[in-house]
Amino acid sequence: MHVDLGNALDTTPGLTAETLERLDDRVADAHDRIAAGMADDEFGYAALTLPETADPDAIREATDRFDRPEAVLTVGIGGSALGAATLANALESDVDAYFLDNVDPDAVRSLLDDLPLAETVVNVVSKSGTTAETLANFLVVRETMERAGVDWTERTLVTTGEAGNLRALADAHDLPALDVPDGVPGRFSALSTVGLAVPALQGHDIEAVLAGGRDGMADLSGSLFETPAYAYGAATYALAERGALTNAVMPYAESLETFAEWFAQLWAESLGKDGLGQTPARALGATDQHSQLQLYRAGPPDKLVSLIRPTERAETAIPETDLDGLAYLGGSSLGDLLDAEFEATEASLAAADVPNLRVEIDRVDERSLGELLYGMEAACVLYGELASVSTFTQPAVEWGKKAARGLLGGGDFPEADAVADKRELRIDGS
Ligand SMILES: O=P(O)(O)OC[C@H]1O[C@](O)(CO)[C@@H](O)[C@@H]1O
Repeated sequence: MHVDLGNALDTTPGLTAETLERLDDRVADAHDRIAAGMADDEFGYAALTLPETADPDAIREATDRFDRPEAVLTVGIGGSALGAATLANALESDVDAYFLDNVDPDAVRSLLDDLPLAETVVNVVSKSGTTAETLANFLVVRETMERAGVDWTERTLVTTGEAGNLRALADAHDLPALDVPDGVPGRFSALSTVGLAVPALQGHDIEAVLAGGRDGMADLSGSLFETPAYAYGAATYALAERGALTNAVMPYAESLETFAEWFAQLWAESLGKDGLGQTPARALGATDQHSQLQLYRAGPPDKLVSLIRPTERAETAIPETDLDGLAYLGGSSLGDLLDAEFEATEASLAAADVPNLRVEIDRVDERSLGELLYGMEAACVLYGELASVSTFTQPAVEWGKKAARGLLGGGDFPEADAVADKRELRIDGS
């Protein structure tokens, strides 16, 4: 992973070389804290040792029982789905990967109607084992398989914590079960059983993913000038301190679109604390040059743009053409066009004084993806240290869970009562 901070210098908001030099002293202290937490396997910091502590053999032992399925259906939500989805949607495989990470009845029914259930592995993932969406979806999937005459106990892999509903289910039915790593919040678990079972089932090189994570781990140092992940974390923090409260993450590769969704949870759930944080906006290059770029360039000076790309791409030539004004495209390639648009967007933001950071990976393969995931996790941890927030908890998400549970009769929660007190000012359509 390579990071270029050049287009965040003297922008609005912006950094200076002096800012970064001063910040580097705080980065050194933050790194010492991070390194100590890693060494002591402390809650949260343990995530940054996963490239060394994850056990690919245990993952393969569980997944090899399912002989080359046609499809893998992951039932999970948030960090229990997004890491695996990032890898599955970035890498090509003849084993299709699907994700049920919402409880939209139309979407669930439509997917289940299309799946070859007898040739599908159901990968149900929940660290807590109590997440309503995941357990509700699993119950629907299980009933659908039963009605189709498919023995769900032969098609189900469980990844969960030491106790809870899914652990009990796995024990009761002798299901293959993987352990969610201790001390790792879900959004930091991509480089573990949680994120690697799907790519293993798809035939991808999960050892290479972990090797990429080790590449990122080896880069950790006491200076942002020697560690790309820390450069990104420190620059995004310092820009937020100066008013860049939105971070528009804009990968110039369709294969990295889900990565932006994974990043959004990592960034928002880790850093949105005590009135602080930086809103991750998901964008895609070049598509959003014809959409959100107008706001990024000419809207309020309250954001930065993270431009992400692989430096090696597959090539698709653009045929010669005599179309009026488009002859210049002929003989070029789609990759050349996409890279030209990346660099043009980067320059257009700089010309408008909008801070933008360049993040590059060598190519979209297992090792580079492992390094990118690890790098952004380390960047997030560093940002949290600099901002002095509780990076590894997510208390604010619990209120809504209790309200929804109370509305469904799952307990007596004052949060559910508050729903009834909703203020109304309706304007009804015809
Ligand atoms: O793996 P679990 O326990 O089902 O949690 C799923 C997701 O829900 C959250 O706990 C938030 O509610 C996320 O942090 C987590 O990734």
